[in-house]
Amino acid sequence: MKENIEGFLKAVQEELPEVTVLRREEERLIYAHGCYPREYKWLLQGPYKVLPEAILMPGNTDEVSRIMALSQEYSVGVIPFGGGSGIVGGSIAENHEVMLDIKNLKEFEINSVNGTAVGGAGLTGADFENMLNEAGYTCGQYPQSFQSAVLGGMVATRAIGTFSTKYGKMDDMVNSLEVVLPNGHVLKTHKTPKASTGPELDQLFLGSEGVYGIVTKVEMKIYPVAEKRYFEAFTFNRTEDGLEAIRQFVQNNVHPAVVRLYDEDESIPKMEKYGFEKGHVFLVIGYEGLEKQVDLEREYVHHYCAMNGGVPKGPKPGYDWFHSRFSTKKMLDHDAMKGGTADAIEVAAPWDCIANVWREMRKALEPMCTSIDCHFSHVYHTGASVYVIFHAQTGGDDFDGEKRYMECLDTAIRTSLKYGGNVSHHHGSGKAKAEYLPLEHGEAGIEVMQKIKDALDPKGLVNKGVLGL
Ligand SMILES: Cc1cc2nc3c(=O)[nH]c(=O)nc-3n(C[C@H](O)[C@H](O)[C@H](O)COP(=O)(O)OP(=O)(O)OC[C@H]3O[C@@H](n4cnc5c(N)ncnc54)[C@H](O)[C@@H]3O)c2cc1C
Repeated sequence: MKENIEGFLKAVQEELPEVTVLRREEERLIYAHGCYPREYKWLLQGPYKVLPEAILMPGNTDEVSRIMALSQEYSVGVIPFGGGSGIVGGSIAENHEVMLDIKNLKEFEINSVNGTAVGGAGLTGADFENMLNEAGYTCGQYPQSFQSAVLGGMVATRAIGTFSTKYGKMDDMVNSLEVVLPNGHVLKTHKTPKASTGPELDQLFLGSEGVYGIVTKVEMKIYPVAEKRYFEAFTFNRTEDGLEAIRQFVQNNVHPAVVRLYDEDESIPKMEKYGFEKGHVFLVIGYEGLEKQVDLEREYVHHYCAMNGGVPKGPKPGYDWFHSRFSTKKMLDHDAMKGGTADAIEVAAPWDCIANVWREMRKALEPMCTSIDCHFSHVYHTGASVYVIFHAQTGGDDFDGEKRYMECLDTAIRTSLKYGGNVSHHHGSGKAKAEYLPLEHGEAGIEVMQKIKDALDPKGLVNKGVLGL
């Protein structure tokens, strides 16, 4: 509550003098938004909609714990803030909240016997990976937002990186967590590789987007840096042929690190660049691991691609993808354009409906957009995810751009659900997609999520409204 803010901040400063508190308007503006495309539009539309009351920067778990206990005492809303790269409106301070910036939590320790490393929740993906590399290890987590997203934020959203077919997603990579609950109690989940002592509590916090507590430490699985890394490309007649080849090798337990299949339209610039067959589609495969393992995986990938008409095109296009993989220029240009908008909608579907989900989402969005790029880049035993990246230009102002954004988002998600896909594969739901969650989880699923929220945070103070809770 707004009226309790001053008392709360006074108590924090008296009890925790080491905690940095930011209150200047420009600092509040910086923390007022993440990378949700509507937030870009709000920045362009004039005075910003809502600012957090203050930003608190604790330096350790004890300080986080005390801040959370005080926030309950004073009934002050709190929003955890990591790298700020979230793109679903997961940190909008609509209820006079304070931001809890966790980026000063930066511990780092490797346990090479167990094959794990503990990182403070505030370490960026890049910092964590660089420290591992220096010691000869990797965790294999390379999201496109690698430089800005932090470990806590990646746990909170169940993030995923481009090498996911080998290393898995954040939900597979975490071995244990330390979490501060809304009442300030500190929970440490068990570090044993498996237990049969009730539900796995890590999984309650993975993907919880802060609504159940603040992640403060993350224990990740680590691996020796790969002996060999190799990229190559293939072309196929049709998207469906590429999907079938991928399904076959993954279901036979062949797991190259990177699998990226571009549909006919997104393949066009690549086919032109390399002079490949017009109208065909483009697949990048990346392998890493022990030398002989990479060679064997390549053999099997070639086998399943050939069975589906795939033509090997050598390593160059694969390495070109690797070197340009962090670029998001086209999307950001559209977001910045007057009246323009863009986003990458990522959904997942089982194999028996993934092609329909992709085709129908593209078809439904086409009348509203200037261009759409679609690719499949995370694949599993039972299905795959599809990215549908839309770019639109209304010719109007930034209010029109925002309106078009909302129409595109709604169309994309409802079409995905209609054809067997889900609401979100890895960006999370935040406030942007919260209204669609009952359509995916059903009434009973939402009831369970809400009851857990009510038990852990009875006043509803932590990240209120995110996930619709
Ligand atoms: C250019 C670009 C590329 C991207 N590429 C990818 C990609 O390849 N893969 C992918 O998965 N995502 C990607 N994203 C989305 C985004 O990077 C991820 O969602 C990321 O995990 C967010 O991490 P963050 O630290 O920036 O979190 P934030 O944006 O700060 O927060 C995200 C949510 O988590 C909550 N939160 C943050 N920290 C904590 C904590 N310690 N405890 C509890 N809750 C917390 C916040 O309140 C918020 O609701 C991309 C985004 C951009 C802008």
